[in-house]
Amino acid sequence: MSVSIEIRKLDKRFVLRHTRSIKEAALWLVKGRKGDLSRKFAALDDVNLTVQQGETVALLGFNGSGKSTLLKHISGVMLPDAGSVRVRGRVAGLIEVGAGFHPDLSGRDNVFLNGSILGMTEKQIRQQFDSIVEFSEIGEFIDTEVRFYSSGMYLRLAFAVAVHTDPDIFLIDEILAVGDEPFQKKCLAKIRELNAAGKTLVVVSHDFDMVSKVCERGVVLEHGRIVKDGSVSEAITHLRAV
Ligand SMILES: Nc1ncnc2c1ncn2[C@@H]1O[C@H](COP(=O)(O)OP(=O)(O)OP(=O)(O)O)[C@@H](O)[C@H]1O
Repeated sequence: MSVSIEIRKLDKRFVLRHTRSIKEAALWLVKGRKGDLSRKFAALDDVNLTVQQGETVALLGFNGSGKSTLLKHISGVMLPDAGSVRVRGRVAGLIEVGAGFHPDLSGRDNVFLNGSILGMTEKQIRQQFDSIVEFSEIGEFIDTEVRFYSSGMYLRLAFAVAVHTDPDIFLIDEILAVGDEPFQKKCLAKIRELNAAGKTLVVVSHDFDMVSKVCERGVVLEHGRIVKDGSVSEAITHLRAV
């Protein structure tokens, strides 16, 4: 088995307070601009995580614990302040519905836009186009501008494109929740299929039932630190006991 994701000593800090009074700013200037005016906090604090190829990992934790931030570092849309994130192979998935979509373009054009952002060539997208549209069940709305899509329709098209990119690592953040039940079932079946084909899966969710069905390993975050790493049932028990 080979390593799929390797995260070492990952730190990410965000600004806690963006605004300050004129008095504070003046004092800061008078004192020779010493110190940092904007207070920061650690969204991720010394995170170490190794995921083997083919593993199914649930990132769990309460609101604001750093799950989505960690997922964004794995996808590469966010860069660490310190430490390293290494991934092997192509990463795709659903992190934010609508990301990589242009509202003024049709669903059809967005398939090409999103597919190319995810690393597909125009030829590959053309070859997969019918299958993408069929999976999304968008039907005749494929030529409608996506700003008129419902959130579920966005999800359908985004998920359909993502699974057709032949990813090695598939990331999913909560958003499956906006899909209706039949589509969620279809997505879960597709996710299992990807995993059976040896793909790595990382899921962020508060839906314990769903993650128990798809993931074997559970990693619990608390204030940006990993506090539990074990089987998904151990991780859920840990969270329920808090
Ligand atoms: N771009 C950003 N700028 C500033 N703060 C941010 C940014 N992104 C996230 N944060 C903060 O980092 C912390 C962790 O956020 P994150 O979205 O990773 O949490 P989460 O565990 O996914 O939460 P939830 O379960 O509510 O989705 C939160 O306090 C959040 O406000």
